[in-house]
Amino acid sequence: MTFMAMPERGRFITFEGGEGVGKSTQLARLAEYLRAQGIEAVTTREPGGTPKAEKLRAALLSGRIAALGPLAEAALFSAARADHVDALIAPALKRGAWVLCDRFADSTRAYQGGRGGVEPGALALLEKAAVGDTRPDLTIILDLPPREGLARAAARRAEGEGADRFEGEDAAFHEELRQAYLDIAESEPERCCVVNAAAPAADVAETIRQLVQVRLLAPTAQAAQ
Ligand SMILES: Nc1ncnc2c1ncn2[C@@H]1O[C@H](COP(=O)(O)OP(=O)(O)O)[C@@H](O)[C@H]1O
Ligand SMILES: Cc1cn([C@H]2C[C@H](O)[C@@H](COP(=O)(O)OP(=O)(O)O)O2)c(=O)[nH]c1=O
Repeated sequence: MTFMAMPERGRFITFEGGEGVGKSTQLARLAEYLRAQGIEAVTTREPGGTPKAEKLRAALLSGRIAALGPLAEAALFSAARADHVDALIAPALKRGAWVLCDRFADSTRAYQGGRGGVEPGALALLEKAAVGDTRPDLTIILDLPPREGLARAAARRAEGEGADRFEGEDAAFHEELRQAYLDIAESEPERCCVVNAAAPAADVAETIRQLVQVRLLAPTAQAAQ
């Protein structure tokens, strides 16, 4: 009888922060770097990432769900997440790929929990149901004054994208959102790193590469010896 060696589980990295802070830009750069190291890097986003979750994305970002209130939004973001984890993220990690995800459960904590006011106990239950054991190994929180992030998002819109449901919220919403992310980072320092996103994109990318090197690549190499 022959036994197949199980591949080592891949690493799960999430990118978080307010609107226009540079999450997609940095995710793409890190994926390119990892691929150059011979690592299979799967890139994905939330809400979305699978056909079913992308359908929920369209409804959530259209603003049509907003009238139902933040608890309903949290439940639907979590429903999309459950499918994304089961159908894409967990299988990729299991086969040894690294998964890079643009937003994940911290977005629900920050957007629906912060100003949305959904009770932390309810959010924790939804998160456990959707995420299970598929928790990020590293979460990069890109931090930028909301004015700058919204200006970047507006410039991107001028290139053809529409404003989404949350870009239209007031300045206080975006300030509270920033603080909510900083609070998450403070409460889970072993998982989260706050990165100054005001620097040029190439500098931010270098900082992120160093973090990944120290936190994920170096320990993996040591374990293999
Ligand atoms: N460090 C940076 N400095 C200036 N502009 C940036 C930087 N990073 C990204 N951008 C630009 O800002 C806009 C928003 O970036 P994006 O990566 O789409 O943000 P997010 O995914 O967080 O919404 C894009 O037009 C992008 O080219
Ligand atoms: C994943 C997730 C996203 N959101 C919000 C944040 C964003 O405004 C929006 C996703 O849009 P997206 O286009 O991914 O964000 P960005 O403007 O940063 O590029 O949905 C939540 O409110 N809760 C969640 O759980």
